[in-house]
Amino acid sequence: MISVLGSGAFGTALAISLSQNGPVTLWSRDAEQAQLLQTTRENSKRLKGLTLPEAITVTADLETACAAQTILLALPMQQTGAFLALHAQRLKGKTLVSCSKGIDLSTGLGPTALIRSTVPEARAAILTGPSFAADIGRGLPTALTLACEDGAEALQEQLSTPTLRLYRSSDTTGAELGGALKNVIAIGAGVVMGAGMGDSTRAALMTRGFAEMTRLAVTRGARAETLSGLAGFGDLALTCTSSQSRNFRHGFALGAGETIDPNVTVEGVATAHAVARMAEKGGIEMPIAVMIAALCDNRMTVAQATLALLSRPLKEE
Ligand SMILES: NC(=O)C1=CN([C@@H]2O[C@H](COP(=O)(O)OP(=O)(O)OC[C@H]3O[C@@H](n4cnc5c(N)ncnc54)[C@H](OP(=O)(O)O)[C@@H]3O)[C@@H](O)[C@H]2O)C=CC1
Ligand SMILES: O=C(CO)COP(=O)(O)O
Repeated sequence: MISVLGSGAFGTALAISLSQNGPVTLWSRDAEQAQLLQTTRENSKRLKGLTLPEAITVTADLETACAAQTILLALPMQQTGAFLALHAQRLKGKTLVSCSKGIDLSTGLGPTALIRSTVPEARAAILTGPSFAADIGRGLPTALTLACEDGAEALQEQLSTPTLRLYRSSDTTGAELGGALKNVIAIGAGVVMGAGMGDSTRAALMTRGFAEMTRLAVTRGARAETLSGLAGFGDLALTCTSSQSRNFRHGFALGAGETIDPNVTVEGVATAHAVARMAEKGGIEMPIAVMIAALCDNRMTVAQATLALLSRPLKEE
């Protein structure tokens, strides 16, 4: 038995995929929304056009959802810390698999580190990698990383489905930083395309952005190979090149000077700020991430950020 907490686009998509294996409970914080999903069998607010299979039960009752031993957390990153703290008692002893991509601004922790610090009696894992909710929900073939410090063979078996192939890892730091940092670079890729700078500029930004992702992650104890895998390079490639990505679209709007919809979940904005802080505090060179944080706050124009990056001292690759 598996539960998914959070009935947004990703939680709903994962519930659909996992229901190929057996019963799944999908929890929504909103009782009306839970009732609507349960009766219409569609999440028209977050994942329109896909049918919830019969194996999914939608509920707003957290106690029912927490009866499962394996619980997937599919909440926006900045809401996760408060949620875990509030429900720590109920969640202890469970395997908590975070599906979020970000860094908590108030603590500087990624999802598994946040779980370990807030619910130390739980087992923390992370599911991450290149996967748009709509693609997972439609059952398109997808490969992701499942990271858990104590090895994840049984969990890997439990969460793999006929269309979702999981690769296991014990490097939770690398997996969670890969997923968080690629969103920052995806905003940058969107800015480049929105401002009309073109494919060559985007390739340069992605490559140098990947170097920053790896540098920061390795400094924090991650393995460089994890960043080269699905959780890092794979997700970077997807998110920087697809207008399905909300982070890419956010950057595109910034670059094109278009209005931004504040109701869309764009994890890269808070993450860019968290990274800028870490870079400053730890003396880590993260020029692209720092520029993206400044662009998101309108502290800098695209032209200023571009000039600042191009005029940095020349160096070896
Ligand atoms: N969408 C995607 O393609 C992918 C998303 N992810 C990651 O998954 C995470 C969630 O994203 P996604 O599902 O897309 O986001 P959505 O914006 O689609 O949904 C967010 C969900 O979280 C709920 N929520 C927000 N705050 C709380 C809270 N305090 N307590 C309980 N529930 C809350 C919202 O409820 P309500 O509807 O009531 O507001 C909503 O159901 C993000 O970290 C994202 O990076 C990862 C891979 C792919
Ligand atoms: O993480 C994702 C794809 O792997 C989803 O990206 P966005 O949050 O930018 O839509």
